[in-house]
Amino acid sequence: MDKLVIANQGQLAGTVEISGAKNAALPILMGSLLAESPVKLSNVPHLMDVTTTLQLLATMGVDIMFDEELNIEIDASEVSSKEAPYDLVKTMRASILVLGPLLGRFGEAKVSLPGGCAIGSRPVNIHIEGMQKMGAQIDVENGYIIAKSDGRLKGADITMNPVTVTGTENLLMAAVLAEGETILRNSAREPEVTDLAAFLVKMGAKISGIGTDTLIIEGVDSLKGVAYEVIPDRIEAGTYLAAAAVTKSKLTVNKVNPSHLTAVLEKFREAGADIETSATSITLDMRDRELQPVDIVTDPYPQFPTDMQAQFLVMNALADGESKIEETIFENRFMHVSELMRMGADIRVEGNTAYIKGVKQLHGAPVMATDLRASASLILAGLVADGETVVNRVYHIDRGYELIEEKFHKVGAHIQRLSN
Ligand SMILES: CC(=O)N[C@H]1[C@@H](OP(=O)(O)OP(=O)(O)OC[C@H]2O[C@@H](n3ccc(=O)[nH]c3=O)[C@H](O)[C@@H]2O)O[C@H](CO)[C@@H](O)[C@@H]1O
Ligand SMILES: C=C(OP(=O)(O)O)C(=O)O
Repeated sequence: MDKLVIANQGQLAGTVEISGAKNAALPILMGSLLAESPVKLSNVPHLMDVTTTLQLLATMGVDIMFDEELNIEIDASEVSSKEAPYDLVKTMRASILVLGPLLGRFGEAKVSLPGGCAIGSRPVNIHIEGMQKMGAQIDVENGYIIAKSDGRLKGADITMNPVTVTGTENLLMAAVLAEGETILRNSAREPEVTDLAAFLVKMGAKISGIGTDTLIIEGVDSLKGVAYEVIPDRIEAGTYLAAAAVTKSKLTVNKVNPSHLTAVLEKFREAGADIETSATSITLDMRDRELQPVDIVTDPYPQFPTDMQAQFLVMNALADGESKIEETIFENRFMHVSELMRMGADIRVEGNTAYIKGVKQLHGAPVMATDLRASASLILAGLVADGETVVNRVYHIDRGYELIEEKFHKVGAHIQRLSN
């Protein structure tokens, strides 16, 4: 399994081009199953999770083509299998997002239950209960969700609790072809949910309340293929800005939508960074400044995202003072803490809160990546630790960060991949 070796190269400088958002591309790729003619997608990041999704679509008989700019054309006019097998689902939880489109368009789906994961139990009960409310019969047999409906799904009034991103996306995709009106209350408002909704509307879906917590969907008979560009990855952008913060550098992230990062930019400012934005870029300047500790509570959008928690934890580990980070979304998302402590961080976790005392210096060590953002946080720590940091199990990083070594290299950080 690959490892990343990170050496402290001092300050970073320059511009990082941000890729398309993983968490928007995945539901949009799955949403292509709803279209009766080909969909053309641009700004899809080249990531392991995207490869897995394309493999999943291919096993269903969907035709997939790439043009010279690596835009993806997906033709789901013929779908031969309505099954998502365990071998593909186990590597990526977002595979559950085929359930809504398959059930909505074909009235049947067999999808492996996603397995356990390093950040919490992550049940899918809200996805299942919502579809049952729309008239689907759902059984769980031998680890598979087996869903059927007699004819079209029926519109329903559904309240999701707690707020769920993929739950909202799955039910939205089930509802667009259902008979009558569906109301999705307490919907997630993440930009990635909004991007999926905009894609579905372009395909002919009737959705109102986009961007709010109440989505109202009037089912239509069919959807057509369209060309669509995926939004930029706000979490990738935030991760590079955090790299600039910990290395006390000035860095620009380009091809981003700063409005998607409002809560995060506020916390960067509180941490002492100077932030400037244009319509499509953000520059963070931390040169000659001391990192200040910032208290954080993760919450659904538009509040501070759980996917930026691990990166801010590293900033706090190096800040001048004490702070606390409360994780309210996932019950087990502090796996990076023990690894950071092995690098010299002073952190205590009690329940869902991490109490952090800033230290002057972290020390390089062999560490283990346990999930995607935990891996990112270990790389950030490695950029400022003395000596060499070796991050093991980097496949998590490849699920979510496109060309991470190249992008860091361009701004002056040396990250070497070792394959064994
Ligand atoms: C592919 C993708 O977009 N992944 C993102 C998505 O994950 P994902 O969509 O899996 O996360 P959810 O928003 O569903 O999870 C939020 C909370 O709801 C709970 N829950 C969820 C569904 C359900 O049926 N029952 C239930 O209890 C979860 O256990 C969790 O505690 O949103 C998370 C929260 O912003 C992000 O960290 C992930 O990066
Ligand atoms: C948790 C994440 O992804 P996933 O939901 O795909 O595991 C993430 O992107 O940080």
